[in-house]
Amino acid sequence: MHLGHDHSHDGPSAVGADAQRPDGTRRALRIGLGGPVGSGKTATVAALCQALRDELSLAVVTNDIYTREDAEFLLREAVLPPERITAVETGACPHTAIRDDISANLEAVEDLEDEVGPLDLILVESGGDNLTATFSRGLVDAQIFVIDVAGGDDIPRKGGPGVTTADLLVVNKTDLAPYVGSDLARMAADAKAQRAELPVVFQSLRSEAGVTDVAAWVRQQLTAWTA
Ligand SMILES: Nc1nc2c(ncn2[C@@H]2O[C@H](COP(=O)(O)OP(=O)(O)OP(=O)(O)O)[C@@H](O)[C@H]2O)c(=O)[nH]1
Repeated sequence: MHLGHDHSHDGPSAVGADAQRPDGTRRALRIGLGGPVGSGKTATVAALCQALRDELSLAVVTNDIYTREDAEFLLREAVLPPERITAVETGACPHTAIRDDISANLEAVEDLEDEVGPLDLILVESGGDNLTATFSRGLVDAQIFVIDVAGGDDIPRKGGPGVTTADLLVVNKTDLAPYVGSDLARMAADAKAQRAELPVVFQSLRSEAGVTDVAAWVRQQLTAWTA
């Protein structure tokens, strides 16, 4: 199914200028996933594709420093047909490609829409970076910041733009908390103090629930986008 391109009831200005493709139809919602190296960004993208691919038309852009490893993982896992997965090689500074010089990523999302579109959703995964990496609002409409319990349970307390301002904070690998001595209640309280009303999801991709809560959040964003 594809959402958001049936404009039979829409007036000519129903789609805002920044949400339009050149032909006037609504472009895909773009959601960025950022966070430290190894926190589970690719695993979350893979699980989201599996959860949403039967109900939405979606595609993925991955950013790796010198390789196409994340894209190759998604291709190997066959989470989407290959033409729906594009890799951007960022060189030394992955945060530059999602925040400052976003041209390669913009070209990738536009090419995907031209070649396999129309699309409802494009997930843009950043290369693993530090806690300060956030996406330009010129590239994505909403962003998810993925941290994990094994990276230290003081990360929410330390803050940083990803933890503090991302539209959704995901604390991943909760299954590892007992083994690494992470205090999930403290992480939740610290995240709440940094983020006020912004949402936080605790997840384990090793559990049965997996990516369910994040998928529900993505559906909410899409509903708002196509409203
Ligand atoms: N135990 C456990 N392992 C997980 C979970 N999610 C991801 N992993 C594992 O953590 C490792 C890193 O996950 P990735 O998804 O590659 O992490 P990433 O953030 O994309 O890593 P980079 O792209 O290198 O920054 C992999 O071995 C995953 O299988 C989880 O919820 N629990």
